Amino acid sequence: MPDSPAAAPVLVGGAPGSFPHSVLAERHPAIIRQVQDAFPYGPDIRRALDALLDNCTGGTIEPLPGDAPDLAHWQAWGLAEHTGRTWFEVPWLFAESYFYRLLLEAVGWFTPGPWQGIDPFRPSKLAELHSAETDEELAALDALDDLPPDDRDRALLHGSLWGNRADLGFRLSAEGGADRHEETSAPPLLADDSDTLWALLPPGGGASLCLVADNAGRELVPDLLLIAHLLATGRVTRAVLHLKPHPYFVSDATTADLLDALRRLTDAPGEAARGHGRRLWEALDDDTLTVRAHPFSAGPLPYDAMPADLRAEFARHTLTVLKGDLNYRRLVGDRLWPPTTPFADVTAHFPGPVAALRTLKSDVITGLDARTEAGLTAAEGQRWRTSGTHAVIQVRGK
Ligand SMILES: O=P(O)(O)OC[C@@]1(O)O[C@H](CO)[C@@H](O)[C@@H]1O
Repeated sequence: MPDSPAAAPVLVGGAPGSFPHSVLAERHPAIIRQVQDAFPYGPDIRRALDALLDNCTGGTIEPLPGDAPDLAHWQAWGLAEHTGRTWFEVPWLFAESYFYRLLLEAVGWFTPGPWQGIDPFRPSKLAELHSAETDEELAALDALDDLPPDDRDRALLHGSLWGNRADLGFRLSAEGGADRHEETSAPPLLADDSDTLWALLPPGGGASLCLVADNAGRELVPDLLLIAHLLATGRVTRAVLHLKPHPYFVSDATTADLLDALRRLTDAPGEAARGHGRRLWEALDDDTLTVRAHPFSAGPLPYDAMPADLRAEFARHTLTVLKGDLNYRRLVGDRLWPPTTPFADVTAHFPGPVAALRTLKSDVITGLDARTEAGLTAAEGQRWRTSGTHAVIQVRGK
């Protein structure tokens, strides 16, 4: 049984030359330096960041302070079991999540005082949100009004999908990969179950949608436009948007980022974007659109380990859409599956219909057909897995 779910190893960052290793050994130190350059923190925070810089490459996993507000969560998520091991020995997902948790500790995010609640990634998020590219994308929305309904649906779905390519952490070490279009024998979209997605959300069907967001800025804006469009066309009557409870993976969206994105929409160049912004504002006000920030959303475990309350919540929706690479990793278990492993098998644990809208930025992939995989590998070696130039729309409808 070559595609048996039990056969795939969990990703760990131990092998030099591997993508997970480069994230731990190169990307994390680069992120600390970026944060140090972004704020005039003063000596105490600067020292704490220097200590994390030393620890995250050469040290071992250390416990959280005894008064950390989320200590109980991290204990439940296996912190004690990993304490004392190197960052390169523990599951990659754990190492990355805990790195961001310790980064927030170092900059005083959780500590009562002047730096509490100051997002270390906010300057880069705002720069992206207010870029000329975002203006162009928002102005271009007006032209969608002239398209037939199916084409408009498709344009907004693809806007949300490809918005995932704009990921600030990824750009730090992607050799320009996220903005580069590679010529390969395979189309950019490697799997496309969008027919199943639309069938789950027929106009007038009273569907309830849960969208688990990924990045702020140029990803969250098209995610919001998709939600606004689905509400406006009656494909969805209620929507829930899951955000992160605190800054995470550099560009992941928090409630503060949602508010920035909404203001960007209501002040946008282009009538269509402004209209969507106003309607989203009203939908939040009257609870047609609800926002959630569950602690598990910034936790270090795959979704098959989600707590009962979150499981019950996802089960209530007609469809849950998970955005981005990290949510995909958490959905299918952060394992190195054979790429032809059926998506439906590895997502069978998820409570209810689930869709992944994801550009490929890590080694994890499932649900490809053998010809697609062979074509990609012949053209690019294994680069297609991490270059951010390919995407999937994968849906398990039942
Ligand atoms: O979830 P996102 O924003 O699409 O991607 C997150 C990401 O950039 O971070 C990880 C490396 O740190 C990779 O799994 C992935 O490429």
